[in-house]
Amino acid sequence: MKPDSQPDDLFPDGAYDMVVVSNRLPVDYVGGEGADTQWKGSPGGLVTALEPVMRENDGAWVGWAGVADREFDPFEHDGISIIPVPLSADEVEEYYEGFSNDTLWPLYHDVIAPPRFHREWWDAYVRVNRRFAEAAARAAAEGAVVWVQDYQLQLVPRMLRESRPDLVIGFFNHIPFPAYGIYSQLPWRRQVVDGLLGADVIGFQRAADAGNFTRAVRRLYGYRTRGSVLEVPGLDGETRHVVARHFPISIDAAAFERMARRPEVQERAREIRKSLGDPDVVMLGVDRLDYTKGIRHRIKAFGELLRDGRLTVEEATLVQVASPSRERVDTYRQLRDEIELLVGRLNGDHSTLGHPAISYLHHGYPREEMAALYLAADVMLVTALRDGMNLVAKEYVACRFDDDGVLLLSEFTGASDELRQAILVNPHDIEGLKDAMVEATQMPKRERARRMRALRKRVKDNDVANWSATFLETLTGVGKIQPGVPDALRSAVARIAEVERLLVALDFDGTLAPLVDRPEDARATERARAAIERMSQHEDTRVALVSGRALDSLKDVASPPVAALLSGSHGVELQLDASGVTIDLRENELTRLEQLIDIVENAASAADGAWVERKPAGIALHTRKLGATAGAALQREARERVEQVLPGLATRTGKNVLEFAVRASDKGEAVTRLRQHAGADAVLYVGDDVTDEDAFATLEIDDVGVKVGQGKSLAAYRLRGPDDVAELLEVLADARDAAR
Ligand SMILES: O=P(O)(O)OC[C@H]1O[C@H](O[C@H]2O[C@H](CO)[C@@H](O)[C@H](O)[C@H]2O)[C@H](O)[C@@H](O)[C@@H]1O
Ligand SMILES: O=c1ccn([C@@H]2O[C@H](COP(=O)(O)OP(=O)(O)O)[C@@H](O)[C@H]2O)c(=O)[nH]1
Repeated sequence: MKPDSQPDDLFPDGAYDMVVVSNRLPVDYVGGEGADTQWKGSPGGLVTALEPVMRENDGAWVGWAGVADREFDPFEHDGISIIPVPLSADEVEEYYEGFSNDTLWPLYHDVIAPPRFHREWWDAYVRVNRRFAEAAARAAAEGAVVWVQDYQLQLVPRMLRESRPDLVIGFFNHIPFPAYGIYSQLPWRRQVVDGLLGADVIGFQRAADAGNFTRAVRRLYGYRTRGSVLEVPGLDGETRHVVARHFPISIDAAAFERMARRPEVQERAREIRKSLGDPDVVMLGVDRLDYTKGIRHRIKAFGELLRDGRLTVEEATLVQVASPSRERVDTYRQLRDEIELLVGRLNGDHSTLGHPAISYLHHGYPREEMAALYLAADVMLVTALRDGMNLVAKEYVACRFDDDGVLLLSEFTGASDELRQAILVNPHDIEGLKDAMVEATQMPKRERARRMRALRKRVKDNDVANWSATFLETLTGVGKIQPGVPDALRSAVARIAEVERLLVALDFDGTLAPLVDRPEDARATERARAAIERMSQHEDTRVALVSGRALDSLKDVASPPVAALLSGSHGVELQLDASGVTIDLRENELTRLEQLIDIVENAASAADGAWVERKPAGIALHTRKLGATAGAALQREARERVEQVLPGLATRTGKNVLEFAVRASDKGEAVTRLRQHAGADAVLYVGDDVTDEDAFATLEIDDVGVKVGQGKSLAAYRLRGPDDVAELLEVLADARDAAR
């Protein structure tokens, strides 16, 4: 929501339903005063990724304007409300250059450079984080979503939760999260983890980063973790469920392609090649001048190829854009000197007139120029030693609408998890890197096109809109669900199809079978049944039906294959191989069950259309036919009556159903037991109801959870309904057959 009246009221407090908080604003202050104030786009991938998201969301962006000792009023930039946070010169030195970029940055990038630990830097970090948290809290409306970005602001989620418990808080870490052995060097390791745990959802670039964070939480706080769910004690004594998982960031792929297709950009690409002496092969590197990017390794490898005569400057030239970054931090200054020395030497040794070995450009360029450079480059070199994602790799691919060009990509980038058809390299292995560079220059056109098509599909399928939608859906539970089986889910299914032993655990109603008024009429779709039959024929794939229904009722409606494992009554009843079903209620449980049935049947008899379902350890009151208001009233009435006679009994609410049980269990316990029994290496769980959330919570990093329909969920993927679930099961059955 954005106000629109008097200039003074243009950015009132408490007005925004969506607030993004990041160290960088999308624009940096350049100079000028008042109406003449000059701004320019700020560097780095975070801004590239978030700008399109913010333009769509009509929210406020809270951040620093990139200059010390200046205060700016909120303003509007390119359709985005900007709320600047001021930093003093000391704070820039201690919080930004110091703690953020000389402590956390090298530590989180696997100590490629030594991190420096200074207590006064930490104090500044705490102080500045508080200022950002206060600015965000001021801007946010009641119940707003606040999305905090990156390592500079890790304490903000906790600070916000304490001052504004009404907010929904997300955090996304754009850089890697290191293994505990490295992270534990941080003197303030407990405070930082606690700061992050103030969020409801903590996003990382790679599954490995989320795993490292989860292990740090266990080591430092001993909190219980179940897959991507961390159980964190709340202020009120209740347990909060915090989700920590990967959401690989991306770019606005269509916008990059549109730019690359513009005639003037293509003309500029031709000009660039001409100005380089029209060599056969243009190689390109584009990076902030940062020691994590492996620029030295790349130049060294290229220099050795020229020295050894495997390449000549007439054949191949390297363009290296090294955009200025963090220039007052010592490590960055030294890096610049080293690179410039290296480039100077190499050019002196190898360049000829009209044929430069390396064109080194220490500037930041606008996006159009980047697109032209990408089009001009036959080979894109991304040789980072460690990189959260690396958007340059994705931008290169997005611009190559001609299906040409070769991407050479370090396996230490987040992008390498997705861009598998690149030539993947270990940049520390200089010989391997040299061979890969030669391979790239000699790759036949057909092979280039084949790889580029696959890469482009991947980048288009997971673009930045998809990234933010997936993150925000996990945070709020609301969003548009694509028809069919989305590509990201297909890839996840292809991955789990490769494991030796697989458990496919499926809820029944609303997942395999469309929801119906009379529960006894529910039937799984034909396609789902067929896919389940196919998978059940192989001993390495166990299919389990996990239902809230009593087991007998489940068997009646599902007619499961003989080999299927069954769980009924939310895990109270389990039918495993060759064993009957035992629940053996104790004497006092039986007495309570009789009382319970009496009360609930009594309450239901007063309402036309209400229906009760007896279960071995409880009873379910179905109110679907009553409509929302009458249904809720009856459920309230039944709950009160039960509470009077049998206080503290386990209850569970589902879609139009209220259940009471004399023995508590849940679908999460069922999945844990089924996983053990099946000896599964991975689990696929699909479910539509709130009670399926207990199952999603037990999923581990290599498992796949699919939520059917809308609603807040811990599952990483979504489908619209049973028809799409059937398609998913067919895809899995095919992939499993292929893997076998
Ligand atoms: O703001 P700066 O200090 O000038 O640094 C620029 C940005 O660098 C980092 O970018 C990261 O985010 C990218 C997008 O997720 C990702 O592709 C890349 O691998 C990361 O290094 C940093 O994380 C940002 O906070 C900085 O603004
Ligand atoms: O001269 C330049 C150099 C880089 N970039 C952009 O800066 C971002 C770099 O993001 P990446 O994720 O590759 O690395 P980061 O700098 O964030 O670590 C990309 O969007 C580039 O297009 C740019 O606009 N001009």
